[in-house]
Amino acid sequence: MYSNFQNDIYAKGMLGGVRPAYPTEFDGWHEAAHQKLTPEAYGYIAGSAGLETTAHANRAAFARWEIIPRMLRDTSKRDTSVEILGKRWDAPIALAPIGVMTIAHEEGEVAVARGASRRGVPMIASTAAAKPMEEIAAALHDTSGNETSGRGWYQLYWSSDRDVALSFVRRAEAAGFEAIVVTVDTWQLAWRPRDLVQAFLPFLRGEGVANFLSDPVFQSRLEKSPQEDPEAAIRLWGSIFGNPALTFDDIAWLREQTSLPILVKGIQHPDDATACIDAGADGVVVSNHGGRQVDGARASLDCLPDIVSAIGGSTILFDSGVRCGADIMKALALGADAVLIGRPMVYGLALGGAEGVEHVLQCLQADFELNMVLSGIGNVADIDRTCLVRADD
Ligand SMILES: Cc1cc2nc3c(=O)[nH]c(=O)nc-3n(C[C@H](O)[C@H](O)[C@H](O)COP(=O)(O)O)c2cc1C
Ligand SMILES: CCCCCCC(=O)C(=O)O
Repeated sequence: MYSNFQNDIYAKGMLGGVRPAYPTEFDGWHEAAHQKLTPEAYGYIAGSAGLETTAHANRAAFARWEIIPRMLRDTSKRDTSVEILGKRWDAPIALAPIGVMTIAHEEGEVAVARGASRRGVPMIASTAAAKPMEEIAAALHDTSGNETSGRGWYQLYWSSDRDVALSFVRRAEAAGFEAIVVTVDTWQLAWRPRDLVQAFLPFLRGEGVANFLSDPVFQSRLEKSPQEDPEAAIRLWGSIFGNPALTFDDIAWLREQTSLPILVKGIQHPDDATACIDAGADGVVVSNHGGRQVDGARASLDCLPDIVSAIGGSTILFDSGVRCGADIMKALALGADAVLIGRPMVYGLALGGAEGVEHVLQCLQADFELNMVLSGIGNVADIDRTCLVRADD
């Protein structure tokens, strides 16, 4: 039971005088991480596009839904597990793909993988990771110590050099990643004032390009190795990173190339969701990239119900604004199969590396379970639209 964590905290405090090493909710993680991070790293992580209207809308959308707890329902047996793409997850939670995590902690994605596998939470490793995907997979699957083997998916930023994109997919298959998540909303960075004012783009100093630099197809496009001529390698990265020409036909093409499940991340319109499924995708991630791309875009939670109506039965993951157990419950009630945790995890990483990630996940798991059972629901499968009312009704 995840909620034993609550008992542990109280017991350690009351019997041993020890308080938790880190805060236990989002604002605390955010504030403490702000103190630790450089101004550039903090701006990159916390910042969003434009006036950050969409980032705020993501949170406001959660506040427009309220849970009505029901009483006197037997919740003595509880089950937080869900089945996603034929695999059982202990909780409806995975880690969102996040790039360049060495700006938050020196061990970057390797620490994230360790923290995630200790909590049994699947991790989606980003193409823009600061560590090559093979290193992340090794950390995920490392069962030394008391860690269990973790579960990983690979997030693909689809290069305009299709052979490089395909090489990433082949490497992900070989490394043991279990699904491909194609992110389609960020083939170019949006107007991000917090980064612009600090002129901060970590990729230009070689952070977040490890998957490219270590790729044999990418290397074959260079006259000299990335070690011999790092500037040329970064220039090539800049010219082929994103692919504005992608269409649904490319998803259909990818379907023919790999037997791994494919999810498309960054979907906000029901017709796009339908087109992804028609092209052979197994599901979508409803997301506006945490408000980091189109400022003024609709809150991600508000996009969810129409997409569920359009492609219900396919796998639907959700992110953008998930901060606590109640948010997880609301997204599930509106039809998501599971949620992705983004910034809360990055702040945990900044606070304490693998231990900080583990702590944040443990808090979210316990908070979710408690919220669910105290609302009178013993099983995730029973979370549905009847748990919610609109705040303005
Ligand atoms: C610092 C940072 C880096 C990100 N890098 C990636 C990435 O490499 N690939 C990707 O698909 N999404 C990336 N995202 C978006 C997340 O996967 C996710 O959609 C977003 O964080 C959800 O919003 P939230 O963190 O506000 O909940 C990034 C987000 C942040 C904050
Ligand atoms: C040049 C684009 C790199 C983007 C990678 C990280 C990301 O997705 C983000 O939101 O930042």
